[in-house]
Amino acid sequence: MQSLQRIVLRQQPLRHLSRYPSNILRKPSQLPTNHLRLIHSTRPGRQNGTATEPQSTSSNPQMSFPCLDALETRTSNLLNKTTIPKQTSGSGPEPSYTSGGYQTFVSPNPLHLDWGGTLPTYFVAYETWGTLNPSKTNAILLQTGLSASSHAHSTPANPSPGWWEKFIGPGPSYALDTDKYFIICTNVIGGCYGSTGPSSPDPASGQPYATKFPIVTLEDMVRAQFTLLDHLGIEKLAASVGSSMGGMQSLASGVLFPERVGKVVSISGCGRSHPYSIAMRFVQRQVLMSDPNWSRGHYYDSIPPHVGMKLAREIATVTYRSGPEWENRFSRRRADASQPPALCPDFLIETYLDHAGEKWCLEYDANSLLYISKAMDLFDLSKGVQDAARDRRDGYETRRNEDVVGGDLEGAQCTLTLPEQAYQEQEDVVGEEKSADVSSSARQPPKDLVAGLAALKNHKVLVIGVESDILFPAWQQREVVDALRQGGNTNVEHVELGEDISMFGHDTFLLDTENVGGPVGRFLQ
Ligand SMILES: N[C@@H](CCO)C(=O)O
Repeated sequence: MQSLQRIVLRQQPLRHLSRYPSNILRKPSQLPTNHLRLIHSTRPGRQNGTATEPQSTSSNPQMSFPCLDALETRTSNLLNKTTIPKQTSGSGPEPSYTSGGYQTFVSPNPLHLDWGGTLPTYFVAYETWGTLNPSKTNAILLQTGLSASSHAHSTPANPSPGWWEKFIGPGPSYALDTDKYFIICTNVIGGCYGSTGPSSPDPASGQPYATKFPIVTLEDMVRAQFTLLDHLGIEKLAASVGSSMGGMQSLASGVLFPERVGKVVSISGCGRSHPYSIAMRFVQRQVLMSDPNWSRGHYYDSIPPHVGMKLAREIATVTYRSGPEWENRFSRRRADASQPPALCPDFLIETYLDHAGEKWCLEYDANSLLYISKAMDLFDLSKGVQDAARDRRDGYETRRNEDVVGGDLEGAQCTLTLPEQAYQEQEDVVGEEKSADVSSSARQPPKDLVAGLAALKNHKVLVIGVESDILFPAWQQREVVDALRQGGNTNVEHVELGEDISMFGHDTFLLDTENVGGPVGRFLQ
């Protein structure tokens, strides 16, 4: 091995070595290992048959990267429009998200959005289960998490199991009893399962909106859902029910339309997004937007950013589950312990994340992910935020009424630029913390949130949280409960599932029919 190193070093052009002091050059075998690698491996090389690094020039064999080969193969298949097999097999308890067989409400009126954008017309894809009673008083609006379509349960039109298949059915043993209730589930505005979103054609051009789609908020999504209710002749819901982003929408439904909502169920949701969850979604978006195939959102005629989507989903999956679950499920086991370690997926947990990314990367529209994820970040039911949104909306409406040509667009255009000075490290981090909202660290709801949720003062509200949830931690549901109670609501039920009950983290709401579905069913009976 020593002699091989010397031979190889002598073969390098001198300019590669000139950065090293001459005493090191005289003793090449004593170069630090990483320096040797720098010299030896001038090209990374591939081992998938096309560009294999000759092993004779290396002290050690070139690592292989089947995970990268697979991505490259998929890119080339997409380029050649070769059919790509769908990855639908289960990788664990999370249900698959499917779409199809939905009904569509087409609004003839525009939807004016919170941040000034406009959808001149819009579609809301929806599915229903159960029967609407003659007085139309038994409807439940079921609101979804980020990834889900309107397909919460199988239907004759789409017999595939829905994302809440086991929670919906006839009789009081189900969370949503279809003997009693008429359940409606929609795909959100901004989504990619039939409702208007970035992949939908912009009526102005006939081309997909792409990133000319305006910023949407969860409140905008809720407004669109309520226009569907208008269309169905439903004046008042028996209940709004939702989990995760749906749990946020469920609260927003009651806050925006207190007279039109009976009971409110919010599972693993929150009253305002907190910085950690914003951070985790920001990182996913950054990874996705860094995929060159994202092309600033204009990829619909080209290759979708499947690599960025895959990585974003892997990060998201880390936030959806929990360490304790994975400790039990995978521990430190490797996929094939007889093989030497690899830089591609190797530990079972890595193969699981890889599979989660694979399943999703071509299933969901990348721009929908960006817009919906951002809408979640923007969510804050604090009174000040609601008032500011209302003022902005009034301003936009005034401009529309004044018939300012392009008034909407001007308001909706993002002129945000990076600050001239990058974020400055603070020496006094503790001081910085103090100057922020101390009430959250003291786990007291901010007064502004108490005021913002006051619209729900007289509603029966069920809030469910899960201790192992790192994305919407249990303190966020406690915050909602405390804010409602401090606002005078005496009809708030709170259920918190400890780690002894569920270790499935945020995704518990998709899985635990007994401990999530049970309380929901009893609350609605
Ligand atoms: N796994 C869920 C969690 C977020 O709601 C989803 O992807 O929608």
